[in-house]
Amino acid sequence: MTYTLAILGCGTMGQAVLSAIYNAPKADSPEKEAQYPSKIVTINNSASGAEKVQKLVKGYGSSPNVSTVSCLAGPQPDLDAQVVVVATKPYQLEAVLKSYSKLFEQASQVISLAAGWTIEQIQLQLPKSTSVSRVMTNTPAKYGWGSAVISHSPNTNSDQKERSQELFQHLGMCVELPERNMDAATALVGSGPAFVLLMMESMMEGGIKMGIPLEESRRLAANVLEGTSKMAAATGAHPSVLKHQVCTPGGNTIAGLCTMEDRGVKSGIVRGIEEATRVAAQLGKKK
Ligand SMILES: NC(=O)C1=CN([C@@H]2O[C@H](COP(=O)(O)OP(=O)(O)OC[C@H]3O[C@@H](n4cnc5c(N)ncnc54)[C@H](OP(=O)(O)O)[C@@H]3O)[C@@H](O)[C@H]2O)C=CC1
Ligand SMILES: O=C(O)[C@@H]1CCC=N1
Repeated sequence: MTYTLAILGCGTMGQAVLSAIYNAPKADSPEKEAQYPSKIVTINNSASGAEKVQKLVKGYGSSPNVSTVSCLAGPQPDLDAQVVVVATKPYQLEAVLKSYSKLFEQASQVISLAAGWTIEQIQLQLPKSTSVSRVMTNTPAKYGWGSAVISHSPNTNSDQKERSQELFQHLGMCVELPERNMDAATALVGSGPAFVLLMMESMMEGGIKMGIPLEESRRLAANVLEGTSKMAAATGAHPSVLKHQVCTPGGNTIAGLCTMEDRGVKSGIVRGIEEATRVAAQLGKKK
């Protein structure tokens, strides 16, 4: 037995965390093994929500590191969870911190996925010794292709930091940044898939506009994005270097790029991330 981890709010993102931890490969040393919970308890608001999670876990088969998963629906269960991951919507967080106060009081580490809620705001509702971490991730994490940014309260010890890194890397990748970057991470990482999907949809519609059938346009647009991002990752090159490899002097690519620049595509994306950052900072204030 290692410890119990509770996932309070097991919807889209809570399920991504559950899947990442439950399906992580077998820990290769006793030290790593100790970082995985032997028991996970998920808590939903509704019985139907808990049933969905139960079905999901059944579909996974057995876990390399986790012995048991219990899927519950509120009210507050009586369990001694060392780590609580809270993944309700930001506007639900205040009520949840109050109604599950015993669960939070017993935990030594609370990890919040909520956009806009600062570490300090959460710590004010908890015992002083509890460490609080914030994670910002995204929907591709449901499939292990996510990105995550993590920040910790000053009282988080190195074991807690290492454990979080070990668990959350399985979302896809996990990078530690200071909390001041969290609202920007909410825009870049959290909202990022929606921005990329807008690009994908636009490219697909460009193909359709120029006569390529819908399904082929969809598959080709998706593959161009996937292939390009894999190439950028494999080479580690700056995007502008790879972009210029596509541009034949006097050719059609530079012509298309100039038209996009005339329409403000790049500044539209930069300004979109700026605006999403501004709104993210407000989410913890809307209670
Ligand atoms: N969706 C996204 O792309 C991203 C979301 N986030 C953040 O992740 C967090 C979760 O978002 P998301 O997963 O989309 O939200 P969902 O609505 O999918 O999930 C919220 C979950 O919270 C549960 N819940 C609500 N109230 C209670 C309660 N009183 N007791 C127990 N469980 C409760 C709900 O249960 P039930 O199922 O029974 O209704 C639901 O499963 C948010 O704070 C958001 O800011 C961050 C990055 C990306
Ligand atoms: O738009 C939202 O509020 C959430 C936070 C990040 C992604 N989706």
